Amino acid sequence: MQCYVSLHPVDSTYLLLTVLIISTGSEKVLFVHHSFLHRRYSSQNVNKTVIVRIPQANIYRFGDSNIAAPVFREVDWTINEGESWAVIGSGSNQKTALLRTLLGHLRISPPPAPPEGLFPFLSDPPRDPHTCISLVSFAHRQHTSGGAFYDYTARYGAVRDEDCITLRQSMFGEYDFLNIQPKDSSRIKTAGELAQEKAKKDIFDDLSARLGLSDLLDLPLVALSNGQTRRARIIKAILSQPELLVLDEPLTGLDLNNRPTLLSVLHALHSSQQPRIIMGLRLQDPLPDWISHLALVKDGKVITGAKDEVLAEHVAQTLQDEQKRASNTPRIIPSADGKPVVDMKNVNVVYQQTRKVLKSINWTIREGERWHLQGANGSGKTTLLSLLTGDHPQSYTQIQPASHLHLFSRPRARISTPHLRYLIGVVSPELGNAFPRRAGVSVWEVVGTGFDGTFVPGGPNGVGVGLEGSLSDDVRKWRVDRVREVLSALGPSSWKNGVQGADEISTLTSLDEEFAKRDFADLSAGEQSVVLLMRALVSRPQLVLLDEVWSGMDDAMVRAARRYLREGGVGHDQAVVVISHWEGEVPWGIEDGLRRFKLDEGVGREV
Ligand SMILES: Nc1ncnc2c1ncn2[C@@H]1O[C@H](COP(=O)(O)OP(=O)(O)OP(=O)(O)O)[C@@H](O)[C@H]1O
Repeated sequence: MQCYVSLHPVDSTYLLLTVLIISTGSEKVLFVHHSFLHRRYSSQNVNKTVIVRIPQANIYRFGDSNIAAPVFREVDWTINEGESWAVIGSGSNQKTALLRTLLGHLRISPPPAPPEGLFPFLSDPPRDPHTCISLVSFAHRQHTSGGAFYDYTARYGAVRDEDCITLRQSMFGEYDFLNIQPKDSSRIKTAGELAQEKAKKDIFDDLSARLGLSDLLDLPLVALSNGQTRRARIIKAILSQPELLVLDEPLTGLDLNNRPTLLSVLHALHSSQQPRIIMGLRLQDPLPDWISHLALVKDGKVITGAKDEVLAEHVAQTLQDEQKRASNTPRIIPSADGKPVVDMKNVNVVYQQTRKVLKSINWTIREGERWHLQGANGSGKTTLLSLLTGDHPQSYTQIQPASHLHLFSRPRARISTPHLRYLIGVVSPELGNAFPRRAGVSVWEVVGTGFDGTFVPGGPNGVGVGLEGSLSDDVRKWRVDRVREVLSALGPSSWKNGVQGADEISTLTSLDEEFAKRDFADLSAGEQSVVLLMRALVSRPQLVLLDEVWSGMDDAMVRAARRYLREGGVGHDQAVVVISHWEGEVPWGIEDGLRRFKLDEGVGREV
């Protein structure tokens, strides 16, 4: 018996052909079977099948009774087959909460009535939502894997055995799909299993080519950049073949070129219901043309309807409110002759002797300057940042005199890593994910770790012990005052009651006092991001690196933080580098003296 299986893309679905040849003596019998890899709905079904139904219900956190304040009030939301929905909101936390309701993470009261339940389309034949609905979230993570700090800089050095798993291996857990061999070689796979694997592999090849990952399949997973990892996570979710895929902020961290490609892939998948897709987007994200309906999350309410209606009636008003509240603030006049904080000459980073990730970078950053570091996913921004922080082993190996990396006017090798952590304030997705969330560590203590750039609180008053291991009374008092200043400028009273500027810093309000005592681990993702920003700024470091700084923050937090940064939160003697794919996210503009450094496949220049 011989079996041949092949897969053909047809429109945006896949046709699976199975050919079975059975030889009986001199005769050969041929069986041909074709099927679509996923079920396709006939056009008659469109608009009749209900995908999601929440009828007039309140939504609560688990553990809260019905007399508690609901997270959302009187939600009436129906998604029909054929519609394309995005959930948008000014507060990232509320948008994420609504999406997580679809995964059963919040309680709907009264619950949608059986047998249809929350997902009527899964009721006939009955299917388990746990296996049919997937969520991939790119919104900021609130939890790490444990209470300890993990070393996110491992990717820059020699890759350890346990980190060696490649992108290709990570996609196909149990089996090696290249050779189509089961790990348990004593078991022979059935023709059906082989056909399914082949089909998955073809989808994988197709999607990784379309999303620009084909050349990276054999790289260790830890070597992938943020944007590359995000695209890989989406492919992995698609390979698990959910019926409904919920993507929270899929555009976050993607560069301008990758955004339309990803959106068109998602559109094709959604049109073929393989899987259906619901996206969570930030208010400032561009809405794809193919989105037909919106759920706008605003002040505990969910406003649903056709895209144009929701846009015309509600979003325009929300954006106008935002603009009204935006402040006109003084401009930075950078000093042209500030001392160099960073000086790079012909700096290179090369992996495996041939993979050149940074090529002859020349860049000088001076006191008082504001820079926007730009570049597509994988162009080398995070790698460049890791040279500035001294985390990259190749920060030591720039060969003099042809090349050098000077930090704070000294060769990098002549300045210790703890000293660099003391001199540089950093916010980055890597640091945000890795920062320990230990029970019992307060907001105050986390902010206090910023003085010495450590990850574990220490010292009297929780403000560290300095490089020498002890602090004079004056320095400790200055540190305590600084923690109070940043708490006052960026604490909850600045986002809840209106924004305070750096010059209004005085005593802490009771709201900020309470906030300072809270466990960092118990804060929302947005609150944690604000606290990590306070940590980066508290010591008034000479160099501030802000990589995806607004991640997870809601609009009020972003407004408070932007204003603080512009109005004295960083001074004329401090240099700032902002990394963002969105020009509008940089707190300063060209008119403020902002300069731009752009990386293009490892080559850098001022633009
Ligand atoms: N250890 C490594 N071995 C081989 N290649 C690596 C290694 N570490 C990083 N790279 C590659 O270096 C390139 C630059 O990665 P980097 O994280 O600096 O990009 P990025 O500009 O920050 O991207 P993003 O916008 O997606 O965050 C990527 O193509 C990545 O795959």
